[in-house]
Amino acid sequence: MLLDVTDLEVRYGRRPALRGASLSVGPGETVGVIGETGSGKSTFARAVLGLVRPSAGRIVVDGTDVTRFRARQWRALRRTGVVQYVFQDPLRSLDPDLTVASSLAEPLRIRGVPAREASRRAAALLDRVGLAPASLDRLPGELSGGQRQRVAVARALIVEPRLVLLDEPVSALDSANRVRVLELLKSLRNAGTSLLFISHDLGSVAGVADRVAVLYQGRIVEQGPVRDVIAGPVHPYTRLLVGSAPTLRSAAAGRAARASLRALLSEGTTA
Ligand SMILES: Nc1ncnc2c1ncn2[C@@H]1O[C@H](COP(=O)(O)OP(=O)(O)OP(=O)(O)O)[C@@H](O)[C@H]1O
Repeated sequence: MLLDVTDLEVRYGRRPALRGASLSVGPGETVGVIGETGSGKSTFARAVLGLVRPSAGRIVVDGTDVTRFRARQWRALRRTGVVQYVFQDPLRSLDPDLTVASSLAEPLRIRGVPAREASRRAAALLDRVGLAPASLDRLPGELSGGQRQRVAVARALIVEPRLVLLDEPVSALDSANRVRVLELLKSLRNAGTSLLFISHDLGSVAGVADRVAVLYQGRIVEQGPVRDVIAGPVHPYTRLLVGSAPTLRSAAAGRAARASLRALLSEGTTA
């Protein structure tokens, strides 16, 4: 497992924000975490990144128990680049005074990669996230929100992490940019990168994730393959979520219908 979280509890003062949340992400898997505002999604992400300390439970990242890690150990783990993150607001992950080229090359330069090699890898990655080479010389402020978010994703990927944690990566984007970034996440998943995709929007997660976990009042109340959760939600909150997005059911049904049609068609061509 790349990430194995068991019975995680986090308190702010006396108030629990997470009350025993368990979730794992396997190699090459994309797991969505959905929940309403205040359900503990960001707290979950912060705990996995070592930014808040759990009061109980266990967090194992790529085989290492990090639950009681001290700041120095977290810094060492972050330097390995095994887990990278992308936040809702790409301006938080990008230095406004650095061009895209410098922003992408910086994590490699810090790890001792020579300048020419770092630039070459930055340019190659830009292509992978669907941005034109001309973007390399731009500052974040000269890009659209969607372009900026794709740069933030590229920056997270440049150190070849095993797990990328995305906290509401499309919530701040308009619908066209949202679709583009979701397509990018799908292509990462298809290329075998493990993703933990946190969102309040089941619709965004449904198209990308293999599995989905529903966080409600600090507990994961339901999890399973996306298709199963949408087709047969068990917890009342999940039912509410699915019920308020009727297009999801019909999209799932449409996909199933298309899949059986494709199966029939391929049988026809091989017969
Ligand atoms: N630094 C903090 N100090 C005190 N309470 C906090 C702090 N951060 C979050 N909380 C509380 O913990 C609970 C969970 O917050 P969290 O930000 O994890 O939820 P969320 O699901 O990410 O919400 P949103 O979708 O609005 O970002 C909320 O009740 C919130 O008010």
